[in-house]
Amino acid sequence: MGADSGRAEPIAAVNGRWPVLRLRSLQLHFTLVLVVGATVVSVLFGALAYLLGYERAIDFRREALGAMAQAVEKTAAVGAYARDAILLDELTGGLARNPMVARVEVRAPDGTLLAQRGEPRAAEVADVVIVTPLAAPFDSKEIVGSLRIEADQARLRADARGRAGALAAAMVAQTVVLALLLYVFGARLVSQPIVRLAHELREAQPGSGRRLTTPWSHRDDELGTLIAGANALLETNDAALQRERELRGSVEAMEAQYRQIFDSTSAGIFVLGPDGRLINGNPTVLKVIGVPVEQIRQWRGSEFVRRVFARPERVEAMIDESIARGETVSADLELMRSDSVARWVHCLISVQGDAATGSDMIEGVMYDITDRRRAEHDARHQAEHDPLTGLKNRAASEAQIDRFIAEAAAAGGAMALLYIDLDGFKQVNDRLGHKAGDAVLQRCAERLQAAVRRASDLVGRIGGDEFIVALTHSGPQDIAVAQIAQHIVTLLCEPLAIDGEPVQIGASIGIACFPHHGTQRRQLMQAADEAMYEVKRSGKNSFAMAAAPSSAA
Ligand SMILES: Nc1nc2c(ncn2[C@@H]2O[C@H](COP(=O)(O)OP(=O)(O)OP(=O)(O)O)[C@@H](O)[C@H]2O)c(=O)[nH]1
Repeated sequence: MGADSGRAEPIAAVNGRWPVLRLRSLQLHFTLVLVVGATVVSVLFGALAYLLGYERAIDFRREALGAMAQAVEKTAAVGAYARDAILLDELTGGLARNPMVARVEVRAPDGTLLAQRGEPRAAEVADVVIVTPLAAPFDSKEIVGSLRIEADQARLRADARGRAGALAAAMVAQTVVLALLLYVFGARLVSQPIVRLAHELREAQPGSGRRLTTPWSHRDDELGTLIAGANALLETNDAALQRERELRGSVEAMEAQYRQIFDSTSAGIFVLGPDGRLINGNPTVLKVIGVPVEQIRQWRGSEFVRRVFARPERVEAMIDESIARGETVSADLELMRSDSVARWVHCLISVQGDAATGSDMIEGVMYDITDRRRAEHDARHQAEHDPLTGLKNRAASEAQIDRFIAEAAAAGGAMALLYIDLDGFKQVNDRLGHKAGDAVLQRCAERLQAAVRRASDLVGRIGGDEFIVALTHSGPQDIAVAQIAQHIVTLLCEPLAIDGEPVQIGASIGIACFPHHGTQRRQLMQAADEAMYEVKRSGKNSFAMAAAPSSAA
């Protein structure tokens, strides 16, 4: 993070060697405390020093005057004893020359003024007065007078104020110098290293490998411990970042691999939300279903399943089954045709609970099996159909007849079997060749198919020139059975032209019905075959119903 980002920092960036003071910075607080403390201390101690200095100066002067009085006491005593005016005048004059002395007088014990210098003052003004009793030179018990020295109050106080002021100033200066020293040492020892440490910490980007430098002078102190702790934290942080980077790298590589698999796999993968909306799908799924992604994005709700699969109800059943069984279910599903070509997929569906949303996610994997289905269909068709005519072969016809019988038995209905054998076909082969015979067989197959109801009926080729037709929902009494049989005879008797050559054949048809002529396919086939031979025997080109069961038995 850059130095300018985030909220205002308590200490500004290093400006040269000294930190710039900012509001709420430690240095500012320290400085303010120092200034206020120094001011208070200066005022208190300055005032105290002044008061004490003043008193001390007054006392000093008082003691000095007392010493003066003591020094001249003997002489003054002699002068007073002897009433020597000259001596006393000289003495008082000498004392009065002292600039601190305002007035000096010598009095006799009775109060008579013997000598004096200076003007008399009001008693209350002269608060520094030295009065020394004068003892007789030969008898110390005899008082011969007194010496009174009064100080010059104005001068004395001015002198005391001067001395007290100097003392107070010295005290203030001492406090200021101490405060300055404290500021300088505080800044150098605490603020400046902290600011530099903060600056280095800002520069030390996570994972950069940078470490904080410990100044030699702070190697063993609290700051050194703090830097060592910060470096240990950076170390741990770097290691965690490195681990996280490696982890992220491997996760990204794995994701890229999965993405590559997801994008390039031949399987179409899709994820549907609980509402059936497509949430994710790989390119293959878009290719398989053949719908542009822009179009899919417009689909809402369960439109994906309804628009992609030909039978969406089957997919919905698979989803329900997967939820019920908690397993993946799979099936071959036909896709909705965008053209006439049928497309098939093998689809695996599994429903997973999404822990994040608490709802089910439908995961689907689809493989395009259209080619396989087509090959299977072709193989099955080949196995079940006659390659020449395209009709069902004998095995497939018999299987189909079995199904018709089962359906009719289940429904209590009927079913008619027409056994058809061409008449005079051998001559075509003999006269025009086998190829022309094949062409005749093909034309006959077409005519047979045209004669029956294609959707529900069966037309099969069961032998060389033998065909079978099965008519569902038809019994021996149905006029439609005889009509169709007659129609077939008529159609097959119509002349043909093969390679320009006229061809004339005919058909003999034997009919047997379920359940009247038998309940088993074999019985019905045999009955119809016998009826057909009966027709052959009686002149061909006609049809006949099998004999009644009682007579057949
Ligand atoms: N061209 C061709 N001929 C076939 C094929 N299968 C069988 N045949 C011939 O069909 C003929 C069938 O014989 P028939 O049923 O006796 O011939 P037909 O002349 O119809 O005799 P009737 O049934 O008694 O009227 C035989 O000559 C077979 O060789 C085939 O796939 N192609």
